[in-house]
Amino acid sequence: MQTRYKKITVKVGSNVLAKADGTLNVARIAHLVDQIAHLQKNGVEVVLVSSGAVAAGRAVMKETKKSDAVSQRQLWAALGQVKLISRYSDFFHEEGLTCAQVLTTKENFSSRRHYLNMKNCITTLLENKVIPIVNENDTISVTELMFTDNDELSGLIASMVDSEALIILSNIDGVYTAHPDSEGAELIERIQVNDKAPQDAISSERSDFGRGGMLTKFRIAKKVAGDGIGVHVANGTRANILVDLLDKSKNLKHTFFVPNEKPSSGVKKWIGYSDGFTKGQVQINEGARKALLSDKAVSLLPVGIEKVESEFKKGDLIKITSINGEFVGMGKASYGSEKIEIEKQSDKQKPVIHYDYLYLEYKTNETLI
Ligand SMILES: Nc1ncnc2c1ncn2[C@@H]1O[C@H](COP(=O)(O)OP(=O)(O)O)[C@@H](O)[C@H]1O
Ligand SMILES: N[C@@H](CCC(=O)OP(=O)(O)O)C(=O)O
Repeated sequence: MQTRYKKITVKVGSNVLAKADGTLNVARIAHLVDQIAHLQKNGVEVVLVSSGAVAAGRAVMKETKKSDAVSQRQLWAALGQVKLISRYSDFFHEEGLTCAQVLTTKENFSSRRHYLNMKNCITTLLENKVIPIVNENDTISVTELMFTDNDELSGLIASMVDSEALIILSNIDGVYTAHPDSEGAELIERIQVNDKAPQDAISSERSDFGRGGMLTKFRIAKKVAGDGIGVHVANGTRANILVDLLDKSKNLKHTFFVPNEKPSSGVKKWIGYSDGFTKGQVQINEGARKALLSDKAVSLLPVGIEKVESEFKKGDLIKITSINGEFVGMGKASYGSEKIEIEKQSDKQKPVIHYDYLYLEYKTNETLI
């Protein structure tokens, strides 16, 4: 079999792994493992991001002592993660393969050092032909600093390990022009990074066990494709989906987010996924916004700064917004906010954020024409 890629990240949603009654769909896990084993034997490295812990835990203990939603989720995640990983481990073992568990939290991505530690761990596993199975550590990840969902986590992992593609498996064939249940809804087969978003068409509704819904898949997929990694959103409940997607001779119906030709550097990628960890904020004027979003490599100069919304020090990650308050991007400050006015007077202004440390968000809040 001629495969499209040699290194992929695969994200499997709760809805693919859980049956209607919430119990784990063991047959589906077995089939997924079969396919990953087949791909590995054909020289494809796979990093798996698997949801399903909460769903599995709910099946282990349906009736719990009265507790708040957070405690209940912790209980189910702790119970379910063991169940989930032991199923994977047994099935991989039957294929003569070894898998390993990597649990993480959003906070682990807050410093470059932690980020590189995690990258090193996953790389080492891959070098040893071990299949990493990543999930959010739901037992301690209970604050507002959680990942929106595992779609966000999978985008981060795909980018971190330099995957050629991210494959998001859900319970639907891909992204539709309207809610898939509504009349006339059509599957969108290709989405370009600069395409206007069918945001209004994607309802924020989630399927029974999902957390983020299609809207986060869409947002994350565009971001990852913007970093030069192609994203496939496909139906994980369909037989042989992974193998068929990877098979060059087949043309399976699904949604493909076409990757940007110029991939971002490692530092830029890390900055791009660091929202939630910014320490300062600046508002830029319209001229600066246009310059930054043009095709050229432009650094943010002090002259473009309209207002310092919240102060920062040299090296802090700062958020950039437009005059209208729209999010433009993020970057690492070359100097503290107190120097901006002094720099503005200089003939040779030093950039507040150098282009190499600047991440710009593609516009995603427009409606499909
Ligand atoms: N325009 C759309 N295209 C595709 N799916 C959509 C759209 N709008 C809403 N959805 C819903 O998003 C769901 C998938 O997201 P989610 O529940 O988070 O699944 P997962 O558990 O796989 O992450 C689908 O079952 C579908 O009902
Ligand atoms: N970490 C959670 C998954 C939460 C989540 O993001 O679910 P989904 O939207 O189905 O990918 C679990 O293992 O149950």
